[in-house]
Amino acid sequence: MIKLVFKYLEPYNYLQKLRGCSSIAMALKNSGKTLVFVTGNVKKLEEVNAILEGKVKVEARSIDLPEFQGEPEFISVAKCKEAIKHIDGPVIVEDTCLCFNALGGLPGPYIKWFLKKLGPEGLHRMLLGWDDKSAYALCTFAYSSGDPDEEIKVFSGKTPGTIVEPRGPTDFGWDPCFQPDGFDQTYAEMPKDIKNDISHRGKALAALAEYLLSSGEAKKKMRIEEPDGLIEK
Ligand SMILES: O=P(O)(O)OP(=O)(O)OP(=O)(O)OC[C@H]1O[C@@H](n2cnc3c(O)ncnc32)[C@H](O)[C@@H]1O
Ligand SMILES: [Mg+2]
Repeated sequence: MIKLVFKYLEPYNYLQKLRGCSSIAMALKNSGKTLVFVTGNVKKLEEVNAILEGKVKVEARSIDLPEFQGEPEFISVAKCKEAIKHIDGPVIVEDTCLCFNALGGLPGPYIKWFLKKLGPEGLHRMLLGWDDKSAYALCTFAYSSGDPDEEIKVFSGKTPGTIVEPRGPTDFGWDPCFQPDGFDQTYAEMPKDIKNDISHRGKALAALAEYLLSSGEAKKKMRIEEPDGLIEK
């Protein structure tokens, strides 16, 4: 059974939440296991490394996982089940959606194909006939301890915003046409550390890091540093 851990955290709290997570790195190091992030997307990897830097050491494996269809949690779990066939030990994968409210949440998980065919300019044009330009970015991580019999955990982060005429560098996906609420810059225009602080990905990773620190199940798998010293399980 899949347990959904769904966290929407308030802006600016994410890096705060991650502070003190260096014991995760310690736990993974001591367990002899490295957390492997399976993705074919180097820009995702850059952000994951920047967000978790100094807290969790992530090893990347570039495997082109199948693009599943369905709801975000289903897709991430399906990706994770595929990933653990290739990796021995703890694994994370993630799937990213860009959802237009006027379109009932589409393109959602199909954003990769819409982006490929239309580019950020075309995504903006999709909403020209609609008054409602609001959207949200949704990132869903799935974590497996590596044991196929254990349940896969899901951690989500959501950032609301508006679809705008593209502005800023075009090196990462739909960043130029997504302006998060409360900012006058698009994801592409803002400094990376600000994006990572408020982003769908930053929020989902904060929830994942919190789980790794607090979960009894994760602790069973690893040695976690406690106030009274290292506890070996
Ligand atoms: O191997 P995986 O991890 O699946 O990498 P992917 O590139 O296939 O990624 P997805 O299946 O999650 O598809 C999401 C699409 O959205 C893009 N994307 C993901 N995160 C983004 C972000 O933070 N900003 C802009 N574009 C993003 C990404 O480049 C894809 O085109
Ligand atoms: Mg993909």
